[in-house]
Amino acid sequence: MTFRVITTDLEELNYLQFVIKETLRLHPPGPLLIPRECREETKINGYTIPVKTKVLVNAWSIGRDPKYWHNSESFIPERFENSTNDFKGNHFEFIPFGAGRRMCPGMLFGLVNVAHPLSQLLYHFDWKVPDGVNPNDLDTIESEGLIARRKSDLYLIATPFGLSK
Ligand code: HEM
Repeated sequence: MTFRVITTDLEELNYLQFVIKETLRLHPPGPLLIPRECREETKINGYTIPVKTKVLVNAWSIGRDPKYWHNSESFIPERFENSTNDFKGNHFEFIPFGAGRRMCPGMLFGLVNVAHPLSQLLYHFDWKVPDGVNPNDLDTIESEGLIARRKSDLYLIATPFGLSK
C-alpha cells in the first residue's frame, strides 16, 4: 500500500492518527504501565487485593484481548474509523497512557511529539524497505523491560520526495 501525506496539519491527518492509535494498541511503550502499590485492601472481581500489594496492569495484553478487539493481533488502523474508542482513560480495553487520576499527564505532549515528526518524515520522503526484504517479514517484536522498544533495528531507505524513480 502506498500512503502519501499531503498535508502536515495534524487536525487533518485522520488516517495517521488511526495508525498511531493502532501502534499504541499493539505496542504500548509502557506495556505494564507504572507499578503501583495498593493503599487499602480492595476487592476486584471476587479477588481480594491486600494492602501494600504491588499492582502491575498488563496494558499490552489488554490491547490484544480478542474479547474486545476483532483480529486482535492484526494491524488494522481502520478499526478506529467511526469508533469512539480512545485512549483518554474512559475505555479500559485501550490504556497505553493508563487511566484514572494517575494516568499520564504528558499524553497530549507525547502524542504531538509522535505525530508531528512522523507527518514531516512522511511528507518529505518516500520510504521503502531495502532490496530483498519483504515488508511482511519485518520483525515487530519488542524488547522486555519497563519501557518497550523494537528488539531489532529497523532499516529503511528514505528518498526525498520527488527524487524517487
Ligand atoms: C507517547 C508518549 C507517552 C506514553 C505512551 C506514556 C505513558 C505513560 C503511562 C502508561 C503512565 C502510567 C499511567 C498509570 O499508571 O496509570 C505514565 C505516567 C506518567 N507520564 Fe507518561 N507517557 C508518554 C509521554 C509522557 C510525557 C511526554 C511526559 C512529560 C512531559 C510524561 C509524564 C508522565 C508522568 C509524570 C507520569 C506519572 C503520573 C503519576 O504517577 O501521577 N509522559 N505515562
